[in-house]
Amino acid sequence: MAGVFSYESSEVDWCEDNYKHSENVVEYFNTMSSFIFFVISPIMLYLLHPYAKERNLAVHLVWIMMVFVGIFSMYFHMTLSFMGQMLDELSILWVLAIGYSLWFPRKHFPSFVKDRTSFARLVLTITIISTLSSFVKPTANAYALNCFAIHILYSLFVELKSCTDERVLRLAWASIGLWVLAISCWISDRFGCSFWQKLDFCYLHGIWHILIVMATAYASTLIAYLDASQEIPYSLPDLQYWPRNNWAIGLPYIVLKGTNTTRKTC
Ligand SMILES: CCCCCCCC/C=C\CCCCCCCC(=O)N[C@@H](CO)[C@H](O)/C=C/CCCCCCCCCCCCC
Ligand SMILES: [Ca+2]
Ligand SMILES: [Zn+2]
Repeated sequence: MAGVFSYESSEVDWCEDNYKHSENVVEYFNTMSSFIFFVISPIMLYLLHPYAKERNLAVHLVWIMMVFVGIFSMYFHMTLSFMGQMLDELSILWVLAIGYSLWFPRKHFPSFVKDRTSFARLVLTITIISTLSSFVKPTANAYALNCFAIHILYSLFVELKSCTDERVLRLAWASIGLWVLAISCWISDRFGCSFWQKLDFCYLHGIWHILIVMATAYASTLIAYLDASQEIPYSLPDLQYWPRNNWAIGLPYIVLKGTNTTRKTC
């Protein structure tokens, strides 16, 4: 049992050289880059609070769980232990489960599901089964998790096919662009390590951490905005960027322009 906590007990080892900067931290840059989770999560919790208050406070679970993903990611890269790998991957699975339960469009629910509560129960059941199955072939977990991004991309494509709103489309393209950059780094670190070692640049997995957190901030805000437009249209949701709306780079969030003024009564 103690073996699962041992350093390097995971079968996964990223391109970064082990113990290069510290004898206690296996992958130093990969560990430190996970700090981005602790920077972005509190900001997103703060920015999404008005939307969460109006829609459902459970929305906050997404970014609260992202803090745990950050903790487990740090622990995993610090030790490369089997326990670290499983905690890292299972926390991502549970963030996805929360996201699907909250935001998967009602109109695409399977016909036997009558409301969002039943849908959330179905997601919970599938997630518990997936959690148990993840121990069968742990090296396959990361690939399975990455497939969810493909499904999210497909769902966004279906939702935005007929959208002409410039701000929404801009956010969609930014989310997709960030994800493409992120997954290119992840794949390149996984499969192109000998090439990157020749260039003495083995930091792509750390860069992936930064890009995937940004992609999650962008894509989850877009999905939450589409959800708000359908579920709480009376609150007149709109998109803005923090810290300045007119800056090219910023964190997207939802403002509710109609709360308390135009709320429907029936
Ligand atoms: C209608 C559905 C709405 C769901 C929205 C919720 C989206 C957020 C989901 C997940 C958060 C991703 C957190 C990534 C943490 C990375 C930690 C890490 O690096 N782990 C690696 C090991 O250190 C491991 O190998 C990585 C495994 C793969 C993770 C795949 C995550 C899927 C990301 C989905 C992002 C959405 C982007 C959408 C693009 C338009
Ligand atoms: Ca390594
Ligand atoms: Zn990682």
